[in-house]
Amino acid sequence: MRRAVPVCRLLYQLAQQKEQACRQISNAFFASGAVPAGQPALNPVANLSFTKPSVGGRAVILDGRAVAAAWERELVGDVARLTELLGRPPGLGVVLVGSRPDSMLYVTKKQEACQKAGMNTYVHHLPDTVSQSQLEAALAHVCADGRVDGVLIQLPLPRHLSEEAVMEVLDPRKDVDGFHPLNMGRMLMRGRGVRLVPATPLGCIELLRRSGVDVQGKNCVVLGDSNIVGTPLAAMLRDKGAAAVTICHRRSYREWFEDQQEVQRKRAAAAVCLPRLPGPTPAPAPPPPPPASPSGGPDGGGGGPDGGDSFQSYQLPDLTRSADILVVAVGHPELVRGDWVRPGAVVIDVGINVVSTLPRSPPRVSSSGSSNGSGSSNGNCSSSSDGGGSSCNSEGQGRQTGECRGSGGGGGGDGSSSGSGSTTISSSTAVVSPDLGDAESSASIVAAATAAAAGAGNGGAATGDGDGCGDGSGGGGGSSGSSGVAASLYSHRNVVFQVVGDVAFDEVSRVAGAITPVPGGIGPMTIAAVLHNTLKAAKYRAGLEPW
Ligand SMILES: Nc1nc2c(c(=O)[nH]1)N[C@@H](CN(C=O)c1ccc(C(=O)N[C@@H](CCC(=O)O)C(=O)O)cc1)CN2
Repeated sequence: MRRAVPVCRLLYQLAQQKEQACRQISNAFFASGAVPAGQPALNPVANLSFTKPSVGGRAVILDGRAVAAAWERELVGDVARLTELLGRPPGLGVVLVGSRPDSMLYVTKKQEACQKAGMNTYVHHLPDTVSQSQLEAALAHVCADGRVDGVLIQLPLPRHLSEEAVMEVLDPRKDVDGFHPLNMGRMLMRGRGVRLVPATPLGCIELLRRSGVDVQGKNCVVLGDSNIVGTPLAAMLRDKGAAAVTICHRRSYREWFEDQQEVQRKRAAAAVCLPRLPGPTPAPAPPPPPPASPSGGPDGGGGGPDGGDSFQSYQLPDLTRSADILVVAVGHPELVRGDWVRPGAVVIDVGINVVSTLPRSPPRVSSSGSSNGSGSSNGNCSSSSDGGGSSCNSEGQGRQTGECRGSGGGGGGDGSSSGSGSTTISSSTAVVSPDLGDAESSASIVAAATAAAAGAGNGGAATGDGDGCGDGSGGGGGSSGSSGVAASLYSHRNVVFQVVGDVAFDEVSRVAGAITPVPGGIGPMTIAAVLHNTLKAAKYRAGLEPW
């Protein structure tokens, strides 16, 4: 195998030259705005001023589905060449523990994309009762499989398993998620030779690049400090030449998930004793509470009940408003509102949340009301008093029932948390559902929801067949705001659900210069990035690229 490498390399180089010529022709057919490396951007986003709202008051849509499809088509040539050289298709090994419907869906998406590109997948599905040592043995077995070039462990793992320990078992050369400490370390430290990097951040960077958004010299704010997205993405933006990258600690945004009256109290109290960033004057405040002891571990840990008092989380909208490029990966539906965003900014929404369209959604407080109590700074509307979501920009979606109120001044909504049926299913995925009774588990809702959303997103019927999740009907007549990119409304057992991001799309798309939709933004780019990384791993293995 080793002696064949120089011949392989020669053949590979020849094939690459041929491929380059083909690509020039085929690019003409890819009407997605995708830009191969080294070529100038075709997309109008390249002309964004980062200071003005987009022409006509609507953001340019960064169409992740189209760009990912073009990226995957580009990979087909590499797959064919590698198949010829290796004498077998490149292979992706996946370890899936348990039967979370969302994880199963994402694994299926990876399988389908691999198959479409001509790659093999080997899925090892383990029960959620598997022990740590059994999991590690299974992973070692997959890593040792000669047909497998890239390996990933679908996350999250059940609570009793250590993600950290299992990552150590990975062969770093096959680590297509870039989660092994060697790959992560090389990426986080300067000048250590980046190898395999996490798929979702890579998808974000590729979407920016292929859409013609230049990171160089920009002020970037990453809302979300996870190991999967926020932390690696911040390093990647730094390496792309961002002037500054701010990672917002989870305590700065988790407080915004909580009871809004309590948030108001803390924010007002904190405003008395802490300096503020430039911005509107805070409302008069009650006396400050006793100082809070620092809480939460080194990784954030979420903080204690009073952790927010000393954390200046009330300044979060000021921070996000400072961004030329804002990435949001927090796992909370529509946290970021129109007035959290600087006019003309590029907004990347990594969140995937399934919400009910019944009036049981969590209470919404626009930053105009809650961050400073002084009203809307840019004419956006505050939330409806029934807590039913965003307000003015309703375009036929039943959920957006609010009324337009010009003045904030008081927190909006009724301050109560809907609570019932709300389930967080991963760091960046949440389900907010009505109470459907005992018979309906949140997992089955997610299954129907995500399957239906996937079907809707592909412009057709839902794919919710054979998953034991009721009718799974979906796809019907939804819209993703104004994007026109992907439908996102679907129904399940007479309840209408919608997939939304961490960004209030309708509001923010009136302010931002460019925005990713959900669905149809970063999700598909993540899948394409896994394929890209698998081919990279195959090239390392074959000696076609230096490790
Ligand atoms: N080992 C890993 N686990 C997880 C990762 C990861 O990168 N590596 N990321 C997420 C899940 N994920 C990929 O694994 C993923 C999430 C969402 C999508 C996607 O295409 N979403 C669609 C819409 C939602 C849907 O159809 O359900 C979209 O945004 O258009 C792909 C991959 C956590 N785990």
